[in-house]
Amino acid sequence: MKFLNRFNILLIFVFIMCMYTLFEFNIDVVFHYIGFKEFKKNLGSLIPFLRKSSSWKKVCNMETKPQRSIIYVKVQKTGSTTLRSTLLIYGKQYKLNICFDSTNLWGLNWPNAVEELKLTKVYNEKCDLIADELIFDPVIVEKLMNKDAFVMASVRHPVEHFLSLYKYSRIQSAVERLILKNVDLWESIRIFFKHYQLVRNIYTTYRENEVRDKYQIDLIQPNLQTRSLGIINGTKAEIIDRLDAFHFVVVADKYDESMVILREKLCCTIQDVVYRKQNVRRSNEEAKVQIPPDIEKAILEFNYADLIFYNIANNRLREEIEKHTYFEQALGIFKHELGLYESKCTNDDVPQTVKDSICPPKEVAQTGIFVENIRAEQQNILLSKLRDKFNST
Ligand SMILES: Nc1ncnc2c1ncn2[C@@H]1O[C@H](COP(=O)(O)OS(=O)(=O)O)[C@@H](OP(=O)(O)O)[C@H]1O
Repeated sequence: MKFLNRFNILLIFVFIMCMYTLFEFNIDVVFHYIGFKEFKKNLGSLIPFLRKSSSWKKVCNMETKPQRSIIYVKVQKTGSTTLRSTLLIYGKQYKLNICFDSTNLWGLNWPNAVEELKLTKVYNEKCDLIADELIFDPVIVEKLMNKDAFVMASVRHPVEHFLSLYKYSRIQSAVERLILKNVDLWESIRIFFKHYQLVRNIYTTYRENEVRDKYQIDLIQPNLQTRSLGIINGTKAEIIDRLDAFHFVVVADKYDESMVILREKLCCTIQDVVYRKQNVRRSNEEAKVQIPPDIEKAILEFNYADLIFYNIANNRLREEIEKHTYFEQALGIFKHELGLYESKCTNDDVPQTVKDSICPPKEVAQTGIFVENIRAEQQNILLSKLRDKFNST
């Protein structure tokens, strides 16, 4: 007991204080991410040096309430099905007023301008969440969204984006319909760029029973990503100007990194932004295949405005990551949570009803059904709201 004299106790106390000062942030991060905010608050009132640290505020301003009004401009082929599912689960969880675009052209709504009358909403009531394929116009934020809406979009490298879209839109089979013979992927892309208008016209030769292909003509346009943002000329100045209307742009090839930053911007929990990768069509082997340089060049020229947009959004994300003092830790914790979420979605002990409401299916054929179920639920809510309004007038 000689060891526990007053001096040694003081030394131990100073040592603990130093350790806390050194690892202060990590403790905060851990408490926040594992959802022990309340526990920490109570502990903080008992132990003064565990009070909310200022360093935490730099990462997520805890004085700010979680964001409950979001508009996501769903940009085709940028991981947008995955992101939309995450946002819809978030919307359901916090009972947000979700407004869906009710025009459903075989899931190919792009490039329709958003119209109030085509949204599932009560006249004169604002939306808390829109996450559909729409051409963005800042006016709709003012007009349709509840106040202080968080405006976001997603972007993908133009080459990856083009190849994903090319496969989805079955342009290769349109090319083959034109030239009356089968060619490989790269040759078909060369013919596509050389005879762009003829290939577009091929879509008008599809008959009604092939209608899904007919609508795909609208996807075969240059700069699809910037067009979704409502960018017309695609100059750098115009892109920067439009990007100023956005609070955040998710970069598909840095999806996890984007989710870490997004979580902090929305000030929500990590469980609110975990995801299951959906709508994957290209296999890993296909993704690793070397793209012929002439094709890469042609794709980038075809999508020059999208390349500018991608570079700016990517740089902005990089800057956010760089100014984040504890990014690696936050990313590690996020990935850990992703694993927990995935095992919950695949665990036989978790009731199917729970899985159906929080786990979007990974299979391409099932991805639409998940959204349709949420849409149907929201339509029922809307219907009863409309009837209540009718009965009260
Ligand atoms: N989390 C995440 N991170 C990165 N990439 C992802 C993610 N989720 C989906 N994907 C890839 O995005 C492609 C599908 O995009 P969308 O869902 O936007 O397509 S769609 O417009 O709704 O049809 C599709 O690309 P391809 O497989 O190359 O076609 C998916 O693999």
